[in-house]
Amino acid sequence: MRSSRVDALADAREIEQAQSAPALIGLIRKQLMRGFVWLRFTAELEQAFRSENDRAARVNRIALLSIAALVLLISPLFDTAYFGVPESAAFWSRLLLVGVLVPVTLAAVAWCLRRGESRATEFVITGQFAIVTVGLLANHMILNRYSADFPIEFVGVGFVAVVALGRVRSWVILPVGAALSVLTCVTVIGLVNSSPADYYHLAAAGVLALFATYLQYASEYVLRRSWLDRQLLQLVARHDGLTGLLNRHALESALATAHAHAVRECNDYSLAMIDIDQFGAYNNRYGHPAGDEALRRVAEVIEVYARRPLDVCGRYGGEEFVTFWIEGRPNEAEEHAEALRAAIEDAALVHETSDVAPVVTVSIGLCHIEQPQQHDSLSAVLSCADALLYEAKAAGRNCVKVGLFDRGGPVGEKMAEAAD
Ligand SMILES: Nc1nc2c(ncn2[C@@H]2O[C@H](COP(=O)(O)OP(=O)(O)OP(=O)(O)O)[C@@H](O)[C@H]2O)c(=O)[nH]1
Repeated sequence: MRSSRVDALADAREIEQAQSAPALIGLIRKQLMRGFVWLRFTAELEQAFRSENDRAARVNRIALLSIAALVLLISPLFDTAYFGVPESAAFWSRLLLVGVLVPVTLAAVAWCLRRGESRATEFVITGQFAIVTVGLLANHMILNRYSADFPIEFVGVGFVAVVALGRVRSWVILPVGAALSVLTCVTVIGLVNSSPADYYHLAAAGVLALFATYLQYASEYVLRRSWLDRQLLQLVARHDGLTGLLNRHALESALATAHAHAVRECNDYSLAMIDIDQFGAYNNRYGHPAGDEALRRVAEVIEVYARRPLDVCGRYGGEEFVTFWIEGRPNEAEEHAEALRAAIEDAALVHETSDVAPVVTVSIGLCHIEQPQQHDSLSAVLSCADALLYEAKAAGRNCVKVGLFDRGGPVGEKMAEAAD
């Protein structure tokens, strides 16, 4: 079973992949500024939040419903033992509790076990809550005919449990909770032989219900706020502020994970080092702000070419980028790198002072490794791609140089020795 931390990281990566980091950062910032008084985010964030948090909610719900079923099952014993309810009344009470409310609660447990989190699950929980509340009120009426101080707080405690532990989102629970509170008052005041003590118990139940509703609202708000803060922090810490690609630190760890995965699965992969040609001259001609914009545009194209699930790309530093591609078929990465180089040229960012072309171009060093082994280090593959990038620069720039990772070569040999 995956740990919740691994799940959370996988979710974070899924969100990152679904949208570019700058777009997501903007979305989260906007949400933080707008607030979320109705406990709802915009659709994309809401979906991501739920997929991460509903696992915990599901466990809570199942625990809560199981406890509720147990309490309903054993409560008739106390009814007769402590409230002196005669057998004839106890029969109807038991029939209601054990014959109706326990099966309804167990059915809700079964639903939560079999079905994942969804709106339907929230409605099922709310429905179960409503049925049990009405059932408990009916039970209260039956027993109060024989015992004047049978406590109504039981209903209030049930409310606390469902709202606070069941994590039913407030918009569903509020109308149902309000209706059930009114019903409780009507039942106690209108139908039961009311006494001052009944009003006291009713007030206690009402305070519990209010307390529970506020607790649910506050805890849900804090949970959502801290989730937004955490997502924002992760995104900002992992991404380059200018291009939105993974920054050097995050890139290195993503590459290490991708390399380890490729070694484990015996997947061939290719690593490309991409460098913008004569970018110093670009800055000198058009200024640094224009240089920044060019970097952003190049990064956008690189990202488009690294969208498959196991692809990785990031800003290595300055005007250098790295991409990692798992090889699906022979020469695929070479074609991919060539297409990427052509796409950047086709973006037609004018570069009048370049000796290579009248537009911004890139040189690419692509190192391909077949069946990576434990002793093949990632840094050796990176050095191989770097050496090929220098070859591409020496060959006149705006081209792709491809090489096979050579385990016997100077870099590969040294690394293999170090690993031994
Ligand atoms: N605008 C801008 N420029 C950057 C950034 N990071 C690095 N650079 C510039 O990138 C340029 C890199 O120059 P060089 O390493 O000499 O390489 P080059 O001019 O691209 O030449 P070749 O790589 O040999 O084709 C420098 O002028 C840096 O100032 C950045 O974030 N923004």
